[in-house]
Amino acid sequence: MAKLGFSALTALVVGSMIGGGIFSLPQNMAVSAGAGAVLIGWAITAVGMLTLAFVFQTLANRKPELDGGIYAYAKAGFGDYMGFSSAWGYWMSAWLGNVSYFVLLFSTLGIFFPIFGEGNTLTAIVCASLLLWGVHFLVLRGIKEAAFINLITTIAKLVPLVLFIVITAISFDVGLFTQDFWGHAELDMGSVADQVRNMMLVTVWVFIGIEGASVFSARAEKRRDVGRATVTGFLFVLLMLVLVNVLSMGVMSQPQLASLSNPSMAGVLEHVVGRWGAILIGVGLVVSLAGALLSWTLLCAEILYTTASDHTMPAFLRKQNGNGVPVNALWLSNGLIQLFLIITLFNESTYLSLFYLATSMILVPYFWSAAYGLLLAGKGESYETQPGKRRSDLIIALIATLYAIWLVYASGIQYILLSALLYAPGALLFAKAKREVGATIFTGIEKLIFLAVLIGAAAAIYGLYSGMLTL
Ligand SMILES: NC(=[NH2+])NCCC[C@H](N)C(=O)O
Repeated sequence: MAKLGFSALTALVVGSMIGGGIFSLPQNMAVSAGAGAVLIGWAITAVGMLTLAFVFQTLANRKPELDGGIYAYAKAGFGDYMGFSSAWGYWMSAWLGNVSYFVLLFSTLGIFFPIFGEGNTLTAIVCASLLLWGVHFLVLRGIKEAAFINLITTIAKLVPLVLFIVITAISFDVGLFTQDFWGHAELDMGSVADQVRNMMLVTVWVFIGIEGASVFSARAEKRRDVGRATVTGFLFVLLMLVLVNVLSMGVMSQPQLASLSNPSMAGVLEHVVGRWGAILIGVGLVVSLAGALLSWTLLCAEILYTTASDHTMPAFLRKQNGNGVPVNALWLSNGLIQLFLIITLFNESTYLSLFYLATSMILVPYFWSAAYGLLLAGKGESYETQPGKRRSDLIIALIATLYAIWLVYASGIQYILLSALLYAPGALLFAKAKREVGATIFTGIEKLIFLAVLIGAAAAIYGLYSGMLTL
């Protein structure tokens, strides 16, 4: 495969971060936070995510041999079960994210065809399932992410985003933005601290993909470019996100924004310029989502395949068909997406609730990556000649780790328990992989950790059964 240079890598990072999230940002934020909280929340995110991006950059430079990226760090630093769990969580997050993409896609088509409603009607789920298997068989035949698909989807994303920013900037009304700045008057959203906490998962969701460059790091022409591309892509996306979010709050009031259906950018632009605004956003998003669905589908299979190749996952996930596609990995991922589409129908889950779940699953791999950065700088190996660099790496990794812990706290008990429930069954595959190489399954401390996961899972089952928790 051709080696990637700096701009191709940056495009990859931007492309993997911007999928569907930004297009629904105005509503997703307005349901939990007022303007003041939004500004505070973005400030926290900017610092936290930037340090996390730096950690990925440092890790890619210092540990080039750990090419599997995100899960390899957890494994190298904290043992096999943590490595496995990071891979598992990252993979679950990837395909759960796709479930939410399907719902969002049909919710977008709902702008044109009301029968799709909010993307979770019977017709929507049937059509989503057909599309899922259509993509599945295309991928089985060996379809790859072609450069031209990337180009088209990138343009489709950026054109509506830029137009949106320009148009809302022109009609921005400062009075509207500052009215009810702390979000106490109209909707009851709790204290400012609560508002900030409640918007955190949204801010993480829109940044998922930031680890993209390190996942693809093996393909970089120059190692150094991986890190630079991560940071450049990050700053660009951050700017887009903050602008879309903040500018919307100056053209519609918060209760109005909160009651929009998703993709809410369509509703905002329609409010300003009329129907064509919604159409523009709708068309851009459909193309963007099509590209994102394909690349995350490929990624789901790739994660299982890579991890099976080093015996972190069981061997059957390594099996390839004649086209070199990891078939079993693909079937497993898409089978679960199908299952969750059905659950979505009966549960009336929304795009919002599905991506909250996908986001909470990625917190574990993010946390272990940050913690591994901390460990590496703490130990100081390979820093002998650069004590100053070691100190700055240490501080950055420490902030990133604290940020990851804050995210787990901010996600709230409901999502901690649900994550435990989704992490627990992974142990079956972990045990199978261990048995295949004739190793003992859990070490002493891992047994304790797994016990804690089991307790959390049991609590989640009880919570779901009694109705205290919902998916
Ligand atoms: N299918 C997925 N897991 N997607 C995760 C990427 C989310 C991406 N940041 C977005 O805003 O759309």
